[in-house]
Amino acid sequence: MPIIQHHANLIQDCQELNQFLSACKQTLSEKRPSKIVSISWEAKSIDPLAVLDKICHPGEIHFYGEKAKQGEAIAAFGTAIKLKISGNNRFFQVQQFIESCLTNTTAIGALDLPFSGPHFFCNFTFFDEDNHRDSPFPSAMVFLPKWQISRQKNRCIIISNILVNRNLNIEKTCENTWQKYQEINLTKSFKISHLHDYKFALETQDVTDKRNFNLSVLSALELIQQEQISKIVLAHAIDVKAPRPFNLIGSLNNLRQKYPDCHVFSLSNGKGKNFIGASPERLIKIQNQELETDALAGSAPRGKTLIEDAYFAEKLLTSQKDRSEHEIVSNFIVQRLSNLGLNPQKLPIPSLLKLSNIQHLWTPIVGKIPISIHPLEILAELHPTPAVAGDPRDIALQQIRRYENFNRSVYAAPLGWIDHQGNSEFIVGIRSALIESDRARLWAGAGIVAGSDPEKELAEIQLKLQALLKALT
Ligand SMILES: C=C(O[C@H]1C=CC=C(C(=O)O)[C@@H]1O)C(=O)O
Repeated sequence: MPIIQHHANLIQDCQELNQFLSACKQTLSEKRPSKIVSISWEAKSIDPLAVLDKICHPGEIHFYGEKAKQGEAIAAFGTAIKLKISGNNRFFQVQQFIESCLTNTTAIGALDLPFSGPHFFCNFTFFDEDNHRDSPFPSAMVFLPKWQISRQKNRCIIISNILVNRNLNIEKTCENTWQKYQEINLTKSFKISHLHDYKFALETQDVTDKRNFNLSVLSALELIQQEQISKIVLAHAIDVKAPRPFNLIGSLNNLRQKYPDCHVFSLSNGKGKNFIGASPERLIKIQNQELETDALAGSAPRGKTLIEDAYFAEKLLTSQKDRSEHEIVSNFIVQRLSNLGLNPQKLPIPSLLKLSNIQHLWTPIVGKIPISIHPLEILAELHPTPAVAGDPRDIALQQIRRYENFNRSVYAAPLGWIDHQGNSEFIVGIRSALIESDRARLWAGAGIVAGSDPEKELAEIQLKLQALLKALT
């Protein structure tokens, strides 16, 4: 990570902001025609979702992430600087962009708190190349937001990132920035807590005929029997129409309350399309050079009673089919991290991750990351894991393109952030929907291995889809 300039003093009013930005502007030169300034203020308790609701315009790009159980939430919107790219070098290009931005960044203010300092928000599509005409998101996008509001337990941070160049109107920028900072601070009084009711009937339609899904599973099972592949993850999509536009904030609020163990997310392309969901799958978390990643594969429903739940759990833990589906993922992750020279550690037996509607086999994998390895190098090595693609990966990817008659776009792809110190968190965008006004497309998938039953796989997918459908409002 490049070292960025730090200033500990805090900007306390509009005039101080003016002085600071003017001083920055004066340091610009032909060689360095622009500079990024990142100001972090500590704030009283704020709900970042309320800020997304009250302050962010629908026409702005945004990122929202929350893990309710850990008391963590982050909302980022507007763009100080951004990059959109395509092609299979996309992870490296994003890395280079972030590194070059950071060498040109001055961070000021409360920099020793969780989520302080500049954060870059990134999202990718599932496939390297996503050339569909109507693709809502490019193959890779990274942005440094104009505003970032985050909460960890009761500590909140407001961050303003400003691109300073020769054309910057300092007077106007300071006025706007200070006004917005105060507006954000005022959202302290807004609390979104009640569950939004699901009051209207939705029309739903399968994107792939259920019969065709069954045929694809049977065909995939033949490939498995011929030993061309050992696993493939096949997705199913449904299109939904509501009698009125979906309520983004209400839906996110429902998701965070119903799935406090999941990573609830929203990503807006700034053109009316929002990708939202509640994903149980964390691809990487890096904090102080400690890496945590999850192997998650193998599923069973939750029981209606404690006894039934324990029965499903036991059946899942001892199922040969689910254990091998899971092991393909955990072995892949360990292998890929070892390729990078890391020494990943995992327990020999998976445990259970119990969500409100479903339970999964789960193996956390941890390791120490040397400073020389960038989070995006790890991401490039891991994505897509066999939890969302298959094994061997290249053949599985070819077959997914052949079997699925829809674009995966950002479904099952990484989205997350990287900060100025190399800390990072990326999740996998599963159990997700792309929403535009009164329409939504929902995706969910299931891993197919030897012993899979097409009916059961479809039932598992329906369970995953229903969870999201019921949260939409
Ligand atoms: C691909 C999905 O789930 C994956 C993650 C966990 C468990 C899975 C399974 O048991 O099939 C899938 O591999 C999805 O929900 O869309």
